[in-house]
Amino acid sequence: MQMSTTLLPKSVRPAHLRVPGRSVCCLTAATRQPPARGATSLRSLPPPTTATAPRQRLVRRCAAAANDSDVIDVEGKVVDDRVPVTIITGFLGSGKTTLLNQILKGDHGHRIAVIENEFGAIDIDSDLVAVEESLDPKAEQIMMLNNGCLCCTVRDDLVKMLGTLYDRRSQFDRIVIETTGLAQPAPIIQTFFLEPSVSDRMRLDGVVTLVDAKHVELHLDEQKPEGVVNEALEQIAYADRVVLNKTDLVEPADLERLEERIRSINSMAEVRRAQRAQVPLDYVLGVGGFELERVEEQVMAESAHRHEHDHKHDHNHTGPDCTHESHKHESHSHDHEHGHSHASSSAGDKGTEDHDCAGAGCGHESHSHGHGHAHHVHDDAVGSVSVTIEGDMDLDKVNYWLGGLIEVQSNDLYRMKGVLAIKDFDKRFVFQGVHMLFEGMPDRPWKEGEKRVSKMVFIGKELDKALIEEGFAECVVKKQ
Ligand SMILES: Nc1nc2c(ncn2[C@@H]2O[C@H](COP(=O)(O)OP(=O)(O)OP(=O)(O)O)[C@@H](O)[C@H]2O)c(=O)[nH]1
Repeated sequence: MQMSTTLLPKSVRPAHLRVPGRSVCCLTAATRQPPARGATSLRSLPPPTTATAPRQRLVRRCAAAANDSDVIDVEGKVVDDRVPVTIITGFLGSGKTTLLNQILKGDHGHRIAVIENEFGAIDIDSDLVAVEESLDPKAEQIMMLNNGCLCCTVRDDLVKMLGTLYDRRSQFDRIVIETTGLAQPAPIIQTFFLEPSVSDRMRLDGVVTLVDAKHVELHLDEQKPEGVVNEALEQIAYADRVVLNKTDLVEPADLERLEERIRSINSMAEVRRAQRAQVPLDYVLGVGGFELERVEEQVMAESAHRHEHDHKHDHNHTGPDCTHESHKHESHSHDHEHGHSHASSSAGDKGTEDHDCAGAGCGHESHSHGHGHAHHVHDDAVGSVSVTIEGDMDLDKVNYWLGGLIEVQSNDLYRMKGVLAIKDFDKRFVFQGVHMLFEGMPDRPWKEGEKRVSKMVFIGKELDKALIEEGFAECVVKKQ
């Protein structure tokens, strides 16, 4: 069955799709309304059966990833020959440059161009010239410096730099961008989807976030004024891969706790411990973090991380001296049910630990004991919510619900990925999104006897897990 009546925009002509069957939906800034927190709720939207407006809006705002010059391989498949780009982010002093140096010194044969983003009033063009002059023509790497902070100065700077770099395409085969420690990843990421001059020629391969094991908690715990972003939190939330660096400076127990906290913020990212940012090259390059083709493995990996976590926590806290340090998760009063897990969801592993703090002396500070009673040790408003449900989904309802969710919570919805079982479709549908950017396509066929299960993972700020669960459940086709 064709997907043209579904999440795919009708306006996308197949000949223009970069990958057959793929669509890119872009809810542009011009049409974007800032979410009215609290006032706007998905519940308050008209019921899906009576309103198709959100879906239509989704479709109308879709932009094709059109490129007439797509390369076709011998089997007739479209080859993605765009330059892969890796973003290295992480708080000040976390080890970004150390990682970059590792990459550049590595004996891997990749020719890597680097965009290093530093503060300071350096003129881009003259700096480029200076760099060019210093380049050995046979050198494998090109170093460019930018002025200003990528996330604060307009994206135009980055677009311009990428364009200039692209003119020397023959000199390199991938790009690495090192952001400043205070950069927010979102505008940089979005540049690769929103700017046609960039998205036609370059693809975002992955976001690698360096975490300073010694100091990260200080940064994560820092209370920011209303509306001010906690960069350390966001950098973890957007990551495809996390390098938990400087492990030599902390105790093993600290690392356990840190890993759990990182996973509670971002349950989809892989986390690897390191000293001096020493990680295998393929951990940071060739990640495919934004490839629809890899959504399934990433979504399933999320489950594996969660099960691993649940397994670790499958024990009791009954002793009077229980002071289990490693459970210091932020808890939302609405979703933290202690002592049982919800069968179909997790919220950054917050509130799903299957254990019991029955002892009077249990020093477990961060769990709420019963409804509405929460001990806030961390205030990681940023976290992950995953929902899994068996049975077929009603496509119209999914369109309506997801469209509404993206529209209402786009600012707070950082990344999302999912695999869906759509009624009457023999193929799975995979999608991924960043804020209001949304892209999806039919994936492989469901196998004979395979359970038709849909799963979505959302990473964002103050996500309402109960509301997401409820909306997702309402999309399931009701048995007659
Ligand atoms: N002890 C220890 N020091 C490290 C490790 N990794 C990096 N460093 C040191 O930490 C300092 C900061 O590392 P950088 O790589 O410059 O960090 P950065 O994130 O690029 O820093 P900014 O550019 O200031 O944001 C340097 O002195 C590094 O040598 C590590 O695993 N352990």
